Amino acid sequence: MEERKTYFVDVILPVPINNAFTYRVPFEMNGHIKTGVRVVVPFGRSKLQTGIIIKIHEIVPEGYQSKYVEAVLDETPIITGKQFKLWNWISEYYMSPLGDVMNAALPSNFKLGSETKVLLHPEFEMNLDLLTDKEYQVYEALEIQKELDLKEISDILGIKTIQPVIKALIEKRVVITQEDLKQKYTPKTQLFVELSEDYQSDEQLKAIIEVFSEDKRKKKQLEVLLTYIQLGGFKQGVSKPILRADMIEQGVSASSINTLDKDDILKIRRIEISRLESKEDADKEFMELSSEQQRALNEIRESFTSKDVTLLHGVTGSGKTEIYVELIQEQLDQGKQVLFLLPEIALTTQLIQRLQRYFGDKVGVYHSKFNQNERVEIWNSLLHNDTSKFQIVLGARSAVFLPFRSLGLIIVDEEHESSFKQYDPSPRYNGRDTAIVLRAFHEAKVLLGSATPALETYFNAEEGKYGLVKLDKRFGDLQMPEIFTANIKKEKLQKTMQSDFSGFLVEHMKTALENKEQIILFQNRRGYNPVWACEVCGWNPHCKNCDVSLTYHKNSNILKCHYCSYFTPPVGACPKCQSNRLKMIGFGTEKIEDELSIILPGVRVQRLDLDTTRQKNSYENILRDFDDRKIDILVGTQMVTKGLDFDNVSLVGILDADMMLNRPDFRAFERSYQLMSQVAGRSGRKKKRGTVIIQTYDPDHWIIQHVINHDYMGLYKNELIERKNYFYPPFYKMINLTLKHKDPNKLDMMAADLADRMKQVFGSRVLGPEFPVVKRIQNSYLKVIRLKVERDASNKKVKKILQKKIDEFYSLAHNKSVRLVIDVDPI
Ligand SMILES: Nc1ncnc2c1ncn2[C@@H]1O[C@H](COP(=O)(O)OP(=O)(O)OP(=O)(O)O)[C@@H](O)[C@H]1O
Ligand SMILES: [Zn+2]
Repeated sequence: MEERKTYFVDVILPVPINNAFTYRVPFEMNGHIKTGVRVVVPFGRSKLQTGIIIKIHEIVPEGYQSKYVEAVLDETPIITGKQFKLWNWISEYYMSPLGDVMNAALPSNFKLGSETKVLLHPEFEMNLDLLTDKEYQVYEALEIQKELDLKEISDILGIKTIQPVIKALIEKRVVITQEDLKQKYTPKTQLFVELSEDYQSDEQLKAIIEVFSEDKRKKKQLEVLLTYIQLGGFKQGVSKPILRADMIEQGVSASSINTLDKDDILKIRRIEISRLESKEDADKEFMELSSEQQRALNEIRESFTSKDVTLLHGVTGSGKTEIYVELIQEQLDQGKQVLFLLPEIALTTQLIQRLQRYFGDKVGVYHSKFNQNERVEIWNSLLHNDTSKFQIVLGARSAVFLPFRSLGLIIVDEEHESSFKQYDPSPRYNGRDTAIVLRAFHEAKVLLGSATPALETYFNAEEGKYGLVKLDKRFGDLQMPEIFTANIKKEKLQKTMQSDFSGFLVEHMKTALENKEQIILFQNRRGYNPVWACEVCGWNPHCKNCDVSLTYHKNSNILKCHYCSYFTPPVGACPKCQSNRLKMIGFGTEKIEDELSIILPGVRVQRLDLDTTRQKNSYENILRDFDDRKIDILVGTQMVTKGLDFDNVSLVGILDADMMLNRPDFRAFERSYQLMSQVAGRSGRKKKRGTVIIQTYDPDHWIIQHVINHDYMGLYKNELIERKNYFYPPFYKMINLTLKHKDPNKLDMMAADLADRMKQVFGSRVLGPEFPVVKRIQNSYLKVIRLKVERDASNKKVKKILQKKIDEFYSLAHNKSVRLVIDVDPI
């Protein structure tokens, strides 16, 4: 940048506003500004904010005096052009402010805000000799002042680019940000010593030892090196990190280790203990593919020559993972990166282990809930194109935000899972769909994998938009599990029920336990909305306009449809069997656990749900115990349905199929099919054919019949007709607008106003406003307006018009107090 020119920069700030903000660049900063670097700028009343420069220009803003950039935080950009393109797409497509997208995208350590305060690290143990002058200055100031914000540090140092200094101080563990200090989980790390790269060969090591041996002043350093080798730090040409504490125990001094670190002979590094443990044996050979797997692999390769996205529809236990492994290896051989997306990382420990066994250190795990350090490490190594590490990133949806340089393949496993969608906070993006957009920026390929594909995905495959490859058989020619129903209605009449368990299921459980086999019981807890149903025949009231069941609203004592606002008072007697035993149904995993201990005394039961897995690693521990057969019966929510692979499970029980089927949601049938098939798929994966028992009032329900027959295509074809008839995806795209306000009367008026404006342009495509299932959250009332647009309509146009209507609505002063949540492609 030219010295005396006046530049302006457009900056995105972490605030929910759609536009970037323009700031003036002081002359002395001209040399430092670049797109993609962070800057500190004034925002609002005497407040500072950190944002990212997205544009540099010389256009003087009109109508207001622009403020000056206060400080530049980075020397080099922290995001790439491709990332920024993705941010823009998400912002536009999901109608979400760019600032929100930025917030979701950056690992929290990057979000050094203006309010960020830096403190001395409580475990500070570094030798001060290792600090540069600038770093030392900050350290000194903190000794006196306890905490500093970014502006203060900038003032102390008399420079504007303070980020490198702070970054180095954080890495050296001299300082810590207040946020990090507050964060409950700090990974357990320790200082390790390792040979620096230049000395990682026999010759170089020998040479330096010779040099040291001849120089008396180097006696101590020589001692350190020999101790390091003695402790196994260098074997057969491979260097290994050795605990610094172990070396000191052997009698070498910390300061001589520091000297070698300074001379770049040894390096002191902080390493997370758990990571070292898990990544040891990365030399396992791939399994030999069966001929079916080989055929599928060939077909996927073939498909990728003409299609960018391919669906691998492979039944549960068909061995999809081994096919992924082959495809990943192909990418590594070409020096390309692979992104492996999973619905929920915490739930997929088994897969992490499988991939790390094959690919070791090349696999990085990226997830917002744990491993903050590894997150930043992965980000940086991708950003700086360091191909020696993390060529494979295993992540939940937020991994789409990483700075990939040469992505070759994205695998989206269990692509049908609703947890790929983020609901709160904005951006409400779907990780699978975003991955497909990301693909285009890299000219990569996407493989979607599932035993029960989302209807939308299968539709795309059928239409030829995606390639389609099938695996119809389980690996090892095992048969698909045999599925039975237990008729609760009948058993209740015959009085063979034992509280929530059918006699049929209890018998099978006993047999399995006698055979020393294990059992998984599944109870869907998401159906906490009370469903009114007949205890005798299982009848439940349905909407007369829509194909959904009505939900009971206790407060107003009505039964209501959540799609068309139809409602009716609860009936006194069941219209089907005339009984008057109508009640709300629902039972949870906890109750089941208690009951099991009475029905099957002595049995070892473990619950796997949100309550039992709150603690870090508890999920892993439970699964390990189950694998080690320390648990006989695993009772769980959706968590037990996903991707688990145990070889001794012979029986799966689905305790309440009706609750899933009766959810007031147009996806209820699709989801029920997916959940039941997935959990059924956990049975009999290795040795012999498994058994599944579905407890239900309605064994003839067509969804249950399709599950029994493993008939995905039947489900797909039938459900597609319903979707078409009732204007749902994949034929229509949906956008939900939820308005929130403390005052229900005002909310009514405002919601009606916005809906009317929308109806002016979209006509009958606008439904509502109506109350959602939960109509008051945190003292705010909610109302929903739904927009359904034909699938071939232009996304951009629709959103532009919608945004215009929203802007019009908000331009009126009396509407400003209402909050609006926009959910594009709701799930
Ligand atoms: N080529 C192979 N050689 C030996 N074992 C295999 C092979 N392929 C798969 N398996 C084994 O078969 C079992 C099922 O494979 P995998 O877990 O990959 O199935 P999947 O298709 O991912 O199923 P799901 O959709 O249910 O998760 C695993 O225990 C796996 O180790
Ligand atoms: Zn209805």
